[in-house]
Amino acid sequence: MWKVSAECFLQNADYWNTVLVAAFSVVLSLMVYKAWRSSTCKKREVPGKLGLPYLGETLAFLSATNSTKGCYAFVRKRRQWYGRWFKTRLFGKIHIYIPSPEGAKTVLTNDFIKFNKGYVKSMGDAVGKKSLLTVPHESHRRIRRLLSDPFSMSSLPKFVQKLDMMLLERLKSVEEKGGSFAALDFCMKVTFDAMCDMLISVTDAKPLQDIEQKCNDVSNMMLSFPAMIPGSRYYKGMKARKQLMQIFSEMIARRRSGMECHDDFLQAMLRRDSLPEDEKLSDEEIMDNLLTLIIAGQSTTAAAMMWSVKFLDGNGRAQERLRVVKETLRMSNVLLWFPRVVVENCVMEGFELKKGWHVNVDATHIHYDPLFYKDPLEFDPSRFDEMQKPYTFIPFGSGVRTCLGINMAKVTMLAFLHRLTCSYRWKVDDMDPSLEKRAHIPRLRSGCPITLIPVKNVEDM
Ligand code: HEM
Repeated sequence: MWKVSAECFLQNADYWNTVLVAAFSVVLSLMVYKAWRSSTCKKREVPGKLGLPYLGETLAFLSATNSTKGCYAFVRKRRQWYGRWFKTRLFGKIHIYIPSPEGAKTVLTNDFIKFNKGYVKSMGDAVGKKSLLTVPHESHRRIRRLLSDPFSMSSLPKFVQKLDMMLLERLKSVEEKGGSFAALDFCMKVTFDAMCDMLISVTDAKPLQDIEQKCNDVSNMMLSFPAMIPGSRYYKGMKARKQLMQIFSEMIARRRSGMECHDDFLQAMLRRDSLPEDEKLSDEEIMDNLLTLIIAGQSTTAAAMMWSVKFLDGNGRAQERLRVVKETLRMSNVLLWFPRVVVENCVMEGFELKKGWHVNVDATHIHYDPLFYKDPLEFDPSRFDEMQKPYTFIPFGSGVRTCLGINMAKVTMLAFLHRLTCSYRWKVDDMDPSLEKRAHIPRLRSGCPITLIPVKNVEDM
């Protein structure tokens, strides 16, 4: 019997071999599949801590914002804890910080499609419902097209000429007063005055000061709690906004009545009055975007100018000013990250992003990534001798929302550096690296005080 069975088994050995191999393969495949699934599942969840409902890690974020290290310290710390990708919860919303050029490309090339601009309520209230920053896709396309012309390269020479005169006179004037001043204040005033001249032809000191004060109040409400509590930053900002709208509205009325006519941005917009609807801007659109341009343009450009003074640190011999400007923009990260909201669930670099989450294209991380910039903490303008890889240099964003003032900002910085480095050397009087508290644009708390030394004196030494 046993013999028969053994014979039978031997006869069917091939069959059993096949069964065993098949069973082994199935088990192995199952194990591999399980391992793959668990690895991809783990990979698909963005690491990080969401903290308490609504509050999340808001207090830690605010504490970083209120310190002299600046709000990016919050991001930096979490990267140390969780790696390049991490999630957090701020003011009730889940935020992801996108660390890679590929991620930046995915977000910025899908603006209005898979991602919408993310902004807090106080910021939207500050710039208004018809601002380029807040309008939906269709209006954005039309408004951007109509606003673009005065910011094109061909329209800039007139702006540069006036700016250059202003820089020459004002640098001379501080030189005569001893040469010491805060670079930040100087740059804030020059950019504001030059922009108001170009946009609305306001050049007299008193109205300029009045408009500037009101614009500052509006800027300060951007990251405040949106409740009309008398005395609060939000309340002050909303009041200032209303007064500014009144000032702009009176300006428009005077121009329409023929009492005034200027060769500026506002006049260019009003010249479209008789054109069809989609070829012109409504008064509300003009006024909200005037305010947007002043706010989006002044503190960004002035901060970048201040950082160029700091980074150059008296080295007036910088011949290649364009590379200096680029390296300053890489290192200063005037806009630390670009916020968007996910429109539909998607997967990015293996990580699942859910509808409604906030994704922040982290330009700062990309600009300091040693993979793309060797010794990223070094100020080295010559690194721009080489071509940058796509989406590794994005100080002005990219895609349909690329900075409207990109050329204006660059020429302003170039004109400033030109005037400063041609005629002066300087020394930075306070080396404290502390940043301004509660600021969304990184700026030195000291304002970067400097003392100018005219080149002729340097040569006499
Ligand atoms: C160094 C100076 C500047 C820097 C670094 C800068 C940076 C940026 C960045 C990164 C964006 C895109 C943000 C995003 O994608 O979410 C942006 C948008 C914008 N910028 Fe600038 N900017 C500067 C100066 C200016 C100036 C001088 C103006 C105009 C006077 C201006 C007007 C705007 C406007 C209107 C937008 C919104 C564009 C849109 O949504 O279509 N910026 N800027």
